[in-house]
Amino acid sequence: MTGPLVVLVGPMGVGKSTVGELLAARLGTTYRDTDADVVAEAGKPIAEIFYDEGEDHFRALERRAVAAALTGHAGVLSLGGGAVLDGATRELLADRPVVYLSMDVEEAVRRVGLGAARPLLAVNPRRQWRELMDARRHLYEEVARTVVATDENTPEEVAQAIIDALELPEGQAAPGVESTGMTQQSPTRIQVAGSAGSDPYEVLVGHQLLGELPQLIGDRAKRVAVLHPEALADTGEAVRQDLADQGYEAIAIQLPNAEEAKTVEVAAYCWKALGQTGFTRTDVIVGIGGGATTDVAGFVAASWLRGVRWIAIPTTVLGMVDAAVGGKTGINTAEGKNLVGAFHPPAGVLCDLAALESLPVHDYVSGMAEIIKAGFIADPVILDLIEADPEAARTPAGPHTAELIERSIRVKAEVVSSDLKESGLREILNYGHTLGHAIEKNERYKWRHGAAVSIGMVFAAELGRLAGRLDDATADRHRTILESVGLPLTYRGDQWPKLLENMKVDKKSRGDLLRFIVLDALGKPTVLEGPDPAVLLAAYGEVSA
Ligand SMILES: NC(=O)c1ccc[n+]([C@@H]2O[C@H](COP(=O)([O-])OP(=O)(O)OC[C@H]3O[C@@H](n4cnc5c(N)ncnc54)[C@H](O)[C@@H]3O)[C@@H](O)[C@H]2O)c1
Ligand SMILES: O=C(O)C(=O)C[C@@H](O)[C@H](O)[C@H](O)COP(=O)(O)O
Repeated sequence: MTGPLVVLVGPMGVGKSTVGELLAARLGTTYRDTDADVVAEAGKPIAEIFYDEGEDHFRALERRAVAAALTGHAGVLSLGGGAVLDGATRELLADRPVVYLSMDVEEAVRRVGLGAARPLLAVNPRRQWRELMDARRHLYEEVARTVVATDENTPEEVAQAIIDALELPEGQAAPGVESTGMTQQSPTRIQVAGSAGSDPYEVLVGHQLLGELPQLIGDRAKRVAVLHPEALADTGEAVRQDLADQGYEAIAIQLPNAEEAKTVEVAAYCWKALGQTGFTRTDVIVGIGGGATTDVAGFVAASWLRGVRWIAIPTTVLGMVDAAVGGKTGINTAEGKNLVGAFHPPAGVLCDLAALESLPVHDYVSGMAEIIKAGFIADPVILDLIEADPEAARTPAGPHTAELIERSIRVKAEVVSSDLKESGLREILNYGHTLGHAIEKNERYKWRHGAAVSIGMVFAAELGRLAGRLDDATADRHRTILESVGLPLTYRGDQWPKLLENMKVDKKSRGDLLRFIVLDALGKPTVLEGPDPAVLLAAYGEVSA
């Protein structure tokens, strides 16, 4: 029978790709992964396939990918963690050189860590892992010719064990292929300096960062409150359970999703929960979720006992690149967006990129607006990276995801490091937000923030152009790039009087003076004060539908 020399099965995080690539190099052959084949065929990440079409559809795609690889691939093949759940896929594996890579519970929890993309492990990872393996172990064993335990072994040792067990002939090592090791790459650490009397802190970007949490919480805390949105109930509970396992008195407080969390009623509910738990000044709040959640978590932390420490674990693009960094916390009121709040920086920010895999595409794209904002105001390389492949930039699987996120965080970190309280420079981060927030209020906070900011940036670009500051090419570039990732460019023409009224309570306004951030050129933001009402109207005409 022709086909792969080795087929690797086993749970998520066991190291199938690390071992598979290493093994392929040792055998002088190539490595293939059916998850990657499925993603390539569907044109979207696995989490989105599950979300849009359901698990049955995913398993059917996976079965086809396995069948194709078993006949068309002669090297090392690895299958997704759940492939063996499908009976027809198991039948395809009969008489194949299948190796089951196993690991024990503690190792699994350590390696897999926090991943909203791995919802099966979200609630109490240890217990869930045990249940998951109880359900799957016999299926792995049913298809496997041999079992190789990975727990105590390096990838090299695991590869050697497979070579020995299957008596595989070692070939010419493929040039340039080296083991990446089983351990995850260390996270990128971006420093935010202390400013206006606040402490410095770090923003970590990477994978499996939950292990950093206890150190950030510190040993002075007795109680920890984990604030999470309804959509991340499992993840919030998993974090709470992990903290409880480590001896903290940990409570979870579930908030509504999105902007519905940013109300005084929700803040009051949190204060009540903290009061009833006996939360003191040494205790710590953890906000895990999108920007709406971290805005509320930070605000509750700023207001409880006039300020307790808090840690942000952003799980959206927008949260990572913007909301969780910089210490602007707050809630909305009927009169306007973020009108009540405080500057209260977190003690640390953990951006676990795995969380983005479960983010619906429209929320992912909303975050692109703030990334593009960072590109226009400070780092044009961001724009180049997106323009090179806008479609890929819309997904966490894109080749530049981590770089786009890190570059945007660096822009924000640099600004807030020197002007926490927005006494000058920080206003540039508000590019596109004057009209954006007015639209959000007009839509009763039902719109996604990034969508409103997108229109706001096109408006600001037109304002800059009409004020004789911005060149045509840069102004036009706003439309092209925002549209290319799927963000809106226009809003209802008849709404101008209401929007103008809404903009008067923008935090950059001074008395009756409206102030806007515009560009003098790419990467050169500036303040435009009190523009002529006719110019404002003309700029709005350019974004009117
Ligand atoms: N403080 C700041 O400096 C700052 C900066 C920018 C934006 N913001 C604020 O951030 C908010 C927007 O944040 P956002 O875009 O993150 O939206 P969001 O917080 O409303 O989240 C969007 C939706 O995704 C869900 N969600 C979050 N993470 C998920 C995940 N990993 N998988 C699946 N679903 C997930 C949420 O529950 C919500 O329903 C606005 O209120 C905006 O004003 C604040
Ligand atoms: O951090 C800042 O400063 C910003 O302006 C970032 C904005 O992207 C963000 O939406 C912020 O919440 C807006 O603040 P606001 O003061 O205009 O409410």
